[in-house]
Amino acid sequence: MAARDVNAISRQIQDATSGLRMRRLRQADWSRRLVRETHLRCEDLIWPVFVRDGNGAEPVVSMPGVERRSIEGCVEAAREARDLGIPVISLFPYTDPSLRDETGSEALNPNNLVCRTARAIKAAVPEIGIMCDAALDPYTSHGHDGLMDGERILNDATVEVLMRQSVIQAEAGADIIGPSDMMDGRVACIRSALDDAGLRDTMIMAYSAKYASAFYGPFRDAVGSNAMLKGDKRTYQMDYANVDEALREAVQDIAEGADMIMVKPGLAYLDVLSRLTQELNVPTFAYQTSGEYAMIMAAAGNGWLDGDAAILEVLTAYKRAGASGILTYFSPKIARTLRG
Ligand SMILES: NCC(=O)CCC(=O)O
Ligand SMILES: [Mg+2]
Repeated sequence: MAARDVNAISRQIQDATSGLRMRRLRQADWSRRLVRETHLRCEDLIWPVFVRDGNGAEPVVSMPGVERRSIEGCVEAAREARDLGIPVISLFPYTDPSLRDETGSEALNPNNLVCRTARAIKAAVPEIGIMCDAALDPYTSHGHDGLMDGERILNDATVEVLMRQSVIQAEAGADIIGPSDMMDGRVACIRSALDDAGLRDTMIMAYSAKYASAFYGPFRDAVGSNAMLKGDKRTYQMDYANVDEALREAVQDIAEGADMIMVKPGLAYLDVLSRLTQELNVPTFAYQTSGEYAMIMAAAGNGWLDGDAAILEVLTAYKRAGASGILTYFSPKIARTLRG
């Protein structure tokens, strides 16, 4: 193209945009950094860790790079998290099938695996926050989050068990209880149970908008409930077609005393996250689930995408959508990246 033509076109573009050229700020790394709107920080991360009874670590096959750790291995993870500036680690137990039953009674054993792990971390790494789920799925022989009567998940009877489970876990050292069960009314009941036990400072991060999702598969392998799960969780977890309902769930949990709320899964639900954070003024977290982790790792493992770049992009998108923080299995890896 002749130089004269280029100049003419350039003037036309200039006129059309009143002189504002959007690419001007993108021309250098320093200017892109200067105007960047969203920042992912180590402080945004919650690291979910799987614990097993016994010595040594076992790989979780469907989550390359993730292991079920021994209690000592979890203490190590807590030290690593502290050193990397990750504020919280959340604990998920693999329960031996011999300890599982219809009512998930092992959840109420004050010396169960998750309680022993919380105590060990509290003693060795008191600077770090510990989060434990309130739900029965790691403990039931049917893999559901609550008590069952035939095919039905019982709401109120389950809530009673969750109240006791929450107190037991808080007494063992959990700073945050994460009700992940989606029973109605559980936040209010857990709050009052904690208060009655003198545990007024224990926080609640409610899994408020937890959807019945295909993206939990590898997690169920990790905690050993996949093979046993009978049916699906659609009578208590949300329908992925709904977003107004997520708002009603969240409003209810906040009114019941949730200190923080959560959306789960994350990537396919960024609109839900965005809606909740725009309409409600509470710390709102998102869970990058095991299936999301596995997708990135599988593609990266095959050389089909740049894993490190994809992780950073996706987690920044969670923040852009409004997340206060993210529960992610990538926590230690991304924290190391962020620290250079
Ligand atoms: N309550 C915790 C989970 O269900 C986690 C699911 C996942 O990471 O897929
Ligand atoms: Mg609810």
